[in-house]
Amino acid sequence: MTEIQAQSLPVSLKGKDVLGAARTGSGKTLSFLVPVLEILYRRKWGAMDGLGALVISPTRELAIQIFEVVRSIGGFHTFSAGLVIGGKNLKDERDRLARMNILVATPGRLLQHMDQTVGFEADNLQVLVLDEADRILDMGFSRTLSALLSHLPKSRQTLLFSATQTDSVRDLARLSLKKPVHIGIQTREAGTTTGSNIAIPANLEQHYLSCTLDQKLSILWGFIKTHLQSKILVFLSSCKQVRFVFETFCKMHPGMPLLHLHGKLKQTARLAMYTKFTGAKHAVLFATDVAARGLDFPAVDWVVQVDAPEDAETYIHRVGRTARYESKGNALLFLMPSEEEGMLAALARKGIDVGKIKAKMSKVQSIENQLQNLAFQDPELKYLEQRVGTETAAQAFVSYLRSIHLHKDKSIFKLAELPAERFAESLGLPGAPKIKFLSKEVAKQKKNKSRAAEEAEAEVLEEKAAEAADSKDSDEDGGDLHESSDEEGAQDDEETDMKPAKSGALRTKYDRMFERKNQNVLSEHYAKLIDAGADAGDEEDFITLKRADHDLAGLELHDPAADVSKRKQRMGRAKRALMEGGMSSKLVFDDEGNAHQPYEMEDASAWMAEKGGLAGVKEAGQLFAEGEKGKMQVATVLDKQEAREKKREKKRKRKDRERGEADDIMSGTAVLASIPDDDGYVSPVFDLPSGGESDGETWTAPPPAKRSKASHADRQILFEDDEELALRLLRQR
Ligand SMILES: Nc1ncnc2c1ncn2[C@@H]1O[C@H](COP(=O)(O)OP(=O)(O)OP(=O)(O)O)[C@@H](O)[C@H]1O
Repeated sequence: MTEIQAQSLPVSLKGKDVLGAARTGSGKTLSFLVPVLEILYRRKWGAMDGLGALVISPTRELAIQIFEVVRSIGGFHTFSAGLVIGGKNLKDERDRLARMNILVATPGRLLQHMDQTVGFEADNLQVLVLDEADRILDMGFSRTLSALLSHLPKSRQTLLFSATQTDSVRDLARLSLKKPVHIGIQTREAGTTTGSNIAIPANLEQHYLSCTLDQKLSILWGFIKTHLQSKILVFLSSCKQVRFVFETFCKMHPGMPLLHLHGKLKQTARLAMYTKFTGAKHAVLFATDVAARGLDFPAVDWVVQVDAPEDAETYIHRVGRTARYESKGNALLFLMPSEEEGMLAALARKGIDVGKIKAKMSKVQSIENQLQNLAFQDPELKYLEQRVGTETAAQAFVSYLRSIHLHKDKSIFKLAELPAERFAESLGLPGAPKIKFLSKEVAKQKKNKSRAAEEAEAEVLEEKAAEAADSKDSDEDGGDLHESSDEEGAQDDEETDMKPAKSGALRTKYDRMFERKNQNVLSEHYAKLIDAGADAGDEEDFITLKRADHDLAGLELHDPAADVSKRKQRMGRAKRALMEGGMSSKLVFDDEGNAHQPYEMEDASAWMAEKGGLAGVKEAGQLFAEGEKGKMQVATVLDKQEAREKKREKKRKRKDRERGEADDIMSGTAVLASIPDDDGYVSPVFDLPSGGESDGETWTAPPPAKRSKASHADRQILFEDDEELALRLLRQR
């Protein structure tokens, strides 16, 4: 028996609530499944007693895995057990739910049944298990979980298990457990910190290597080629990254089976990958964090984190896929120079010490050219076009940067410091796609830097002036000053040196990409990237070409007017007409040829007489002033309209972008935005064909709040009012 089992079983079998934490692979599953079966057995639970135990798991794979353990250890019991994981036919599940004694479920689908399925009652529930509770919360299920808890009887026993303890888990424990016994956790009240080194398996060897972003894929390739007799799990930060690396490495034939697992795979494919990797002796599985928690792949030799984990908890879960139970394992973390200090400090705070190793660069062979060659083999179909099942380097590029942009800990993940151009080249791209958030970040950094530099310079100048006064030690400060400016100068030189060298160097296929037969493909593709038109999807909207100055044959010039909405164009025309009408276009020239307003050239007394004396002039002045006031009002109204329009457009774009980002985050984890219901998977208990019901785990954008509809209508009315007013004022003129 493992430690957590030995400590928790006596407590849970007595019917007490348990808050359990133990390192990954230490046997937590049995720590809660044994009491589930034992308690129901002792209470003589029968077919007619309904739901007796409920196990909630964050992901479908984990739920299936737990269900398999229930089947294998519960074979001699007569309980009926079922699996409710979404992506299946709701109606078929409904028919069988009422007869289940034990259910293993993911939260969303379960709540759907609790809300909608007649006859599905949990009033009699004896034991509730929350496995990987922190992950359930991380995935945004906290509201679902609260709703679920409200459906369950208070008299139940609750067992909550996780490999890491976070504040949100403690909050959940406060909400869902009654006087829990803490197993494997020191409480804060006892004056000690929680979640320390306990989570790391003792048999795990941990290493990290420092490398630049553009070296990552070459090092990974080298690592795989030198570990062909191993079982390797590779973590990347997004589905698109996983797909891109998987697809390109497959084409490069490393000499061992390659697999991939991420949230955008169909359920059948996910399950197939999971099963294949479980059974494989030697294989590489490229995965997102969907594979980070709970999954019990046997005999994984290496966990390689090519993209750094978001935080120390994720690190613990990822490396926990190896060195499980009593087996040994190795973990390798790639850290970029900008991440090194922050990530090592974050790990150290959890008591995790990772040793530095160096990649044998002699064995690392750059795969940049191979990636570029792949781009050339069939760029139109395989590389540049976005087709289902094919990932482009540009998408991988954008999604990686986006993941860095979204990571919370900015002391570790510094977007502006990433070598975007080099990274793009390393993926085989002909230059970095321009990404709006990246440009903004860089601009922000530059601004901060230049402000800091200005301040520093001012400080130094002040000091220098003071020092010049007493002419002491000026060399030292001056030296520093020179040193830093020299450095900058050196950098500049390097940059300017590089450019001619580059253009003068032998041209590769990559360089010729812009000049030869693929020009049309490229120009079309890049024109698409530039043209973030109304029809473009999130991704296109997101990417614009930075190097738009390439002289590409066939690249039609983009008409900026096409980007302007008809309403805006109309407004612009009206404003122009107004301005033209408002400004006197008649000028009178004097003898020297200088232009003058007509009134400047008139004889003042004659003009006064013409207007009927002083009173007439005053009246004319008033009329003129009123006319100008009217014009100003019209201009103000139009300006306001334009500003409002701009604001709305900006908001719409932001929302589109956020929706795109949310999709990617969700698909980076186990929350599936795109898994269709019909995936053909047959549940061990439920025979679940496809159905149109919404998937409990499917993330959908929340419907727009009623208030926003109303405010939109209000804004519409305001807008129409403004237009009406503008027209009226124009007519008055
Ligand atoms: N008492 C035991 N004797 C032998 N093997 C065990 C025992 N308990 C668990 N195991 C095995 O150890 C492995 C890890 O167990 P389990 O998946 O429950 O770990 P875990 O603590 O839930 O890990 P994670 O935190 O990653 O979810 C499994 O393959 C399981 O079969």
